[in-house]
Amino acid sequence: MERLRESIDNIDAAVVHMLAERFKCTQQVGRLKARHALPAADPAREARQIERLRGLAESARLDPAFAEKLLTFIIAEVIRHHETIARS
Ligand SMILES: O=C(O)C(=O)C[C@]1(C(=O)O)C=C[C@@H](O)C=C1
Repeated sequence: MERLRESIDNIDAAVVHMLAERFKCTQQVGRLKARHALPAADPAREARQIERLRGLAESARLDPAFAEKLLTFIIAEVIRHHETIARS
């Protein structure tokens, strides 16, 4: 079990680093959106992302509903960041 837990810890670290990189990109998007007075949320883009991620999840044998919930949760936080940038 110790070996498995080591792998789990490595995977969790990778997830954190990947999320940090994603948020660096979205912070730049947030600044661009604020500069051009664009809305924080883009529901059409989100629908495409969800569709794509659900497909990837299915191929990877991951519950697509879980993948959608996770992406929606992350995007909600990004939108909150965008709104903060727009107000600043
Ligand atoms: O692509 C954008 O327009 C973003 O602001 C990034 C992002 C995302 O986190 O993927 C966040 C908010 C939008 O509603 C759609 C996508």
